[in-house]
Amino acid sequence: MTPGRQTIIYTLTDEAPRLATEAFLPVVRTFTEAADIDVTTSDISVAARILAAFPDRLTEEQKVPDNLAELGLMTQEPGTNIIKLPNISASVPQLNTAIAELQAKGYDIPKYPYDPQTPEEIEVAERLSACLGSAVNPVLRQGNSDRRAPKAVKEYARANPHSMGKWSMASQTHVAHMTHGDFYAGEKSIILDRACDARMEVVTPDGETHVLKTVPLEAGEVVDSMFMSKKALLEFYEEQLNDAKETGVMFSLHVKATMMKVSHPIVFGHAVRVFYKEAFDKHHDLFDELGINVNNGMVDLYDKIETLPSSKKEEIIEDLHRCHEHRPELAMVDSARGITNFHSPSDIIVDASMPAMIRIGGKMYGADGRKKDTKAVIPESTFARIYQEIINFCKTNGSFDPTTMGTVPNVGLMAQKAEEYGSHDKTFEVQYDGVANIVDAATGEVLLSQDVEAGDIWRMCTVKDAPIRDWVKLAVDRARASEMPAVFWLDPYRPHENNLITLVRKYLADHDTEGLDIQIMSQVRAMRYTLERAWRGLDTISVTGNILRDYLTDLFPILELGTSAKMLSIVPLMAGGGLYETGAGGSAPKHVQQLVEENHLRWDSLGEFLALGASLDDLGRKDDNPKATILAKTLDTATGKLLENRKGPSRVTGELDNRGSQFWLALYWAQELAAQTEDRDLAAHFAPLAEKLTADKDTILEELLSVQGTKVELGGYFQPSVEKLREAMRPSETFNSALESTLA
Ligand SMILES: NC(=O)C1=CN([C@@H]2O[C@H](COP(=O)(O)OP(=O)(O)OC[C@H]3O[C@@H](n4cnc5c(N)ncnc54)[C@H](OP(=O)(O)O)[C@@H]3O)[C@@H](O)[C@H]2O)C=CC1
Ligand SMILES: O=C(O)CCC(=O)C(=O)O
Ligand SMILES: [Mg+2]
Repeated sequence: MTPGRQTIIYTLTDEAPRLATEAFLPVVRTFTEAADIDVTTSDISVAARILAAFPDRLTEEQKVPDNLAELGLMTQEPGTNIIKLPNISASVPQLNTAIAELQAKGYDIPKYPYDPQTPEEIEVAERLSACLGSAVNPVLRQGNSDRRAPKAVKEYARANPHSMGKWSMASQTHVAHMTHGDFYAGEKSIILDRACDARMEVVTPDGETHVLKTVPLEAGEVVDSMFMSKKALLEFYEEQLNDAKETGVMFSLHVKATMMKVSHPIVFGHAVRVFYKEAFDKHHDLFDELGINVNNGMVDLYDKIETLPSSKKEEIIEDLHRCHEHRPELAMVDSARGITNFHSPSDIIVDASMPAMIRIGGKMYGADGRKKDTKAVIPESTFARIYQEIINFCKTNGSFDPTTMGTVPNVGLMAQKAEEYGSHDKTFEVQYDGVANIVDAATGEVLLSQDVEAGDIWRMCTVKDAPIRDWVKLAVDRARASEMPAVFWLDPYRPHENNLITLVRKYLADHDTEGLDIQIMSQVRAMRYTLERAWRGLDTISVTGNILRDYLTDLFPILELGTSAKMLSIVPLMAGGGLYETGAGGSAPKHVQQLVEENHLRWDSLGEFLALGASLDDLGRKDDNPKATILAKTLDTATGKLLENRKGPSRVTGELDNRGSQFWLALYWAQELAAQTEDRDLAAHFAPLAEKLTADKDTILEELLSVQGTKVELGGYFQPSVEKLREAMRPSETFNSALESTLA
């Protein structure tokens, strides 16, 4: 960072976005330098986060700073401007694979211990837990969420519709969720009338009190207590497995074990153990001895039985196969590679997996590679019902038509670890039958109380008052700016949301809502209302809590645009800065596979282009940097041109890929800058680049294309070699030198 200059902090993450950024950063720097903007990077990849957790085990050269903690602090400063790419929210198997790669590279990092017992193991588990699941986003998202399809993107999708599968009235596909004993069923909620330290404790029938945690809470915080009954969950799975078998549909499970990193692996593991009940009963002791934990997926079992003599291993595999005989067919994640829905919880992330199923007409792939109807099991009913509502709609009306359907932007409550997504440090697998209390530690007053049994999952979720006010304001601002109706998806029958309804009504009164159409509806009604409007080509803002923010910002973009990668995704930080996310999806592991095998990267950086535009616009407005404003405007036009001329990456090897698409962006951007008349210095500065890229277009595209079709070696998956990355992602010398000569 140079004093007196503005700075964009660009995150370096994992998988496909990490690859794309390697190519894109030199482009970004070439342009931002002309507006005196520094671009610094911050490596928050899962590998970097693991290394940052163990400075005491690393040599001086190996040590890395705790970038995430630093960025977290910076979100509290008004001048902060961060571009955040999707990162891996690691499951245990992913974490251990990353650690194995680091170990092989000479880093003394321990594996995640199964069942930690010794103080040393407990400490290792604690440090590594901080790298597990969704560990980055909740730290950086110190603001609420504004996700939408920019006009040009929506228009492009209307003119160039993606494929949609057909829905049939006869489809057997449906959502199965619990109807009792889940988090929704027994939820309790209060708006706290004081600040206090709240103790979570379980009191057993013999009067013993087991304290689980004490947390500070603020006055005005909405505090919920809810639990999922293990007994009810196991019964539910058994019923659903039998029903799927009888009715001949596949069985698929959809959870969010990355975000809900304590509760959903448990929910996932129970499904696997019920499915393979006989095999797990027979080999119970051996599985325990081996430390098999299918909360991490069947991959954990298959890995660990590798150490057994082959006859024992074969016996186990046969017993597992035998279970399949009386169970329904399992949906596959990758039928070509034999990977089932139970392989790893990080393969079945509900926000991406359900929309993919809905988009292709309510089908998932079977083991034979054919598309079939499925029972989509989403145990927790709170939000599962919205998916059944859209399934009902599609069965009645047919598939949505991307050429005519309206758009559904989202304003999501997210700041300061709001609601369920901030609850993992207050989520417990209960060890005793008893009463689970949340108690004001100072007075002993029981604030919320639940009857629980051993094995139940109990959690406290909270949302602070300031984020709720900010969310309501953001909703009003977006409704005003977009002239769209805004619907708060809040269910009065759910205690938490009923409390939110009270607060939303109260805070709406602080704003001028004259002429705005703002309504509050339960989730199922809101879904129906929004779908009916979208069907007729009408737009509706969804204003939701944190989980629906996540679900809807994949669901609607995938139907409207074919992917959530094309979303503008802004987090106006409550302290005044801006966090610009790139799209609403993840880090697309399949894309890396294709690059490594065929040197073609189908990742679309459009989300990154949009994020950069918003980031530059912010720098222009907030700190009076007119050059940044011109960069933002011209980037916006260049992005529009890129869409218009269909220069996005193709999925097919041998055609334009991510690198080629970035070249087109650079060309259009330089041309726009050279052509604008607001700032003659900028025009003169970029004219030679525009000329050079225009003249050398064919050479550059040929250089970029000629490398495709062969294998690429990146020197690592989680921690690729920087040199190899650069070599792979910047194969056009002509393009590279054009950028360099502009910077010089
Ligand atoms: N913001 C964040 O940090 C997020 C991180 N994640 C993490 O990402 C990983 C993968 O998550 P998963 O749920 O599988 O979802 P992804 O969103 O990564 O992938 C689903 C599919 O969406 C398509 N896709 C996504 N982004 C792009 C893009 N930029 N260009 C083109 N296509 C795109 C791809 O389809 P196709 O294969 O057909 O090309 C991809 O396979 C996990 O580790 C998860 O934890 C997930 C969500 C958000
Ligand atoms: O942090 C994560 O793991 C996922 C985030 C996500 O899916 C989202 O915000 O849409
Ligand atoms: Mg999501």
